[in-house]
Amino acid sequence: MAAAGSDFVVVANRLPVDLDTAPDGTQRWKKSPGGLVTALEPILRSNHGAWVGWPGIPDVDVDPFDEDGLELVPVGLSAREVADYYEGFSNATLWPLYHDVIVRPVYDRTWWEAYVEVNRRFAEATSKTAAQNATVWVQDYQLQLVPKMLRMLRPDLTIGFFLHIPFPPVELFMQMPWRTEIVEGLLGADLIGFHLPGGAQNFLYLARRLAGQPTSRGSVGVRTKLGVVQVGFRDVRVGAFPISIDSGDLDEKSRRKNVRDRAQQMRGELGNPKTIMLGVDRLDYTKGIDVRLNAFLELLTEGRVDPEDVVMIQIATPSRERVESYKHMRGEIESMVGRINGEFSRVGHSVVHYMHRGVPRDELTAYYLAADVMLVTPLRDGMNLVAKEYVASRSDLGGSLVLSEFTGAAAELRQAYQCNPHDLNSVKDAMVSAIEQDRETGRRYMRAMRRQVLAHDVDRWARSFLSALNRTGDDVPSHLVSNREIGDAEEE
Ligand SMILES: Nc1nc2c(ncn2[C@@H]2O[C@H](COP(=O)(O)OP(=O)(O)O)[C@@H](O)[C@H]2O)c(=O)[nH]1
Ligand SMILES: O=P(O)(O)OC[C@H]1O[C@H](O[C@H]2O[C@H](CO)[C@@H](O)[C@H](O)[C@H]2O)[C@H](O)[C@@H](O)[C@@H]1O
Repeated sequence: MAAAGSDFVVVANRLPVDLDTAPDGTQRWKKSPGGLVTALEPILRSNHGAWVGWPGIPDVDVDPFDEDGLELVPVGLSAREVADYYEGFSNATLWPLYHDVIVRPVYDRTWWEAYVEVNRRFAEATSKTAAQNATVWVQDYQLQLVPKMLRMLRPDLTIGFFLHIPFPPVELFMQMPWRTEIVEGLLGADLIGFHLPGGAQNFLYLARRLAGQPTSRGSVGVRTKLGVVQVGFRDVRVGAFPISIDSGDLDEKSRRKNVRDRAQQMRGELGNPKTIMLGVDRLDYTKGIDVRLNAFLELLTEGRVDPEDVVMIQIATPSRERVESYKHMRGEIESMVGRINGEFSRVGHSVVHYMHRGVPRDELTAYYLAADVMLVTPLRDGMNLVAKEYVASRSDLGGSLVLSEFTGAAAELRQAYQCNPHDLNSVKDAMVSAIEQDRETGRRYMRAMRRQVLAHDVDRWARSFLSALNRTGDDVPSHLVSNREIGDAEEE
C-alpha cells in the first residue's frame, strides 16, 4: 500500500497528452486538452493530483513524470492490446451495444480477456499512485472493471466512476455475455455517475436483476436525488450529472476580433451564401452524418432548398479507423457527399464541403460563428459537447441549432429545433425551420440556450460529482481544495 502518493487521481483510457511521433521518428508529448482536463486541472494541481492513462500509441514504456505540478502515469498497451481491448472490446463491443446496437456488437472471448487484463493493469497503476484515503475518479466504458479491482487492492480509497456514453436499457444490455461481471465491476465504486437519469435508472434495475442487490425504488434526479444500491455493508450511490464545456472561455474567445474576422472571411470564401450549415463530429456511425446528408439531398431534390443559397460544411475528424464498421461508414458518407455535389454543385460553387481532418481550436470557433445552422443529428449520443460549444460561441445571439432528441444535450437545450433522426421528414422540417427562422425568434432561442450552457459549465459538473462523491453537500469537496472560483456566468 502506498505511503505517499496523490490525494486525487483521475483514471481515464487516455492521458491528457498524446505521445506524438514526428516524420523523422522523434517522439514528443503533445497536449490534447479536452474538456475533462480543463475542468479537473485546477483541482488536480491544488491537490497533488495524478492522471493515469494510455499515451495513445502502442508499445511504449514510459515512467510516470511531472507536467507542471500534475503527475502523469502512463499505462502502456501492446499493439495486440490496442487491437483487442481498445479497438475490439471497447469500440466494437461496448460502444455499439451502449449506443442502441446501431451496428451489431461483436462478442469475442479473446477481446474480453484483454479487457480484463488491461483493466487490471490500470487498477494496479492507480493503486500505486493513490495516497492513503485518496479520492479516485475513474472515467468511462473502457474501464468498467477498475472500480471493483481497485477496491480489492485499496479498500481505503473513495472511488467514483463516470460513464460518458449512454447506459443501455435492460433488453439490450442482457446481450452481453459478461453482463454480471460488468455490473459487479461498476459496483466497486462509491458513486456511479451518468449523464441522464434514464441511464442511472437502467443501471439500478440491472444491479437488482444481475447482481441481486437491493436498490432504492424512487426516481433519480439531475445532480440531486441519488439512487442507492446496497452491496453488503456498503451503499453505492447512483446519479445523473450532465457534463458540459468550459463555456465562459468559449464565450470570451468568440468575442475576439480575430475570430470574428475569420468567420467573415470564411463566409466570403464560400461565395457569401445566404445560409451556411455546419456539422462537426468524429467520423462515427452514431453521429448521424449520413442522416443529415440524406435530409439535405431530399430538400435539394424537392426544391425546398436552393443550392445557390445554402452551403453545408462537414468537418469529420478521423476516429477508430481500423475498426471495420468505421471503415465501412466512411465509404458510405464520402459517396453520399460525391452524389450531392455531383447533382447540385457547379464549377466554383460546391454545395457540400467535406473535410476528413480536424481543425485547430480557434478555427473551429470561427466555424461556429460563421454557421447559420448547426447540424447535430446523432442516432444516439451520451451528451454531445459540440451542441453546447456552438451555443457558447454565439455571443452575438445569431444562428440556430438542429438537435437530435437522442442526444443527452437535448434534455437541456429545449429551444433547439429538435428532431427524430429516425424520421427523415422530422430532420428535413427541423432544417427548414432553422434556415427560415426570423432574427428575433432566433435571438430569443439562443439567449435561453446560452443561459443554460453558461450557468452549467464543466467546472460545475466536476464539482457537483465530487461533492456528491465525498458527501460534503457543498460545491467544493471539503478535503479537495480548488483555487478556481465558480459563479454562474451571466449572459452578456
Ligand atoms: N479542435 C478540434 N476539436 C474538435 C474537432 N472535431 C471535434 N472536436 C471536439 O471534440 C469534442 C467532441 O465531443 P462530443 O461532441 O461530445 O462527441 P464525442 O466525439 O463522442 O466525444 C468537442 O469538444 C469538439 O469540439 C476538430 O476538428 N477540431
Ligand atoms: O478516445 P477516442 O476513442 O478517440 O474517442 C473520443 C471520446 O469519445 C467519447 O465521448 C463521449 O464523451 C463526451 C463527453 O462526456 C460526450 O459528450 C459524448 O456524447 C460521448 O460520446 C468517449 O466516451 C470518450 O471516452 C472518448 O475518449
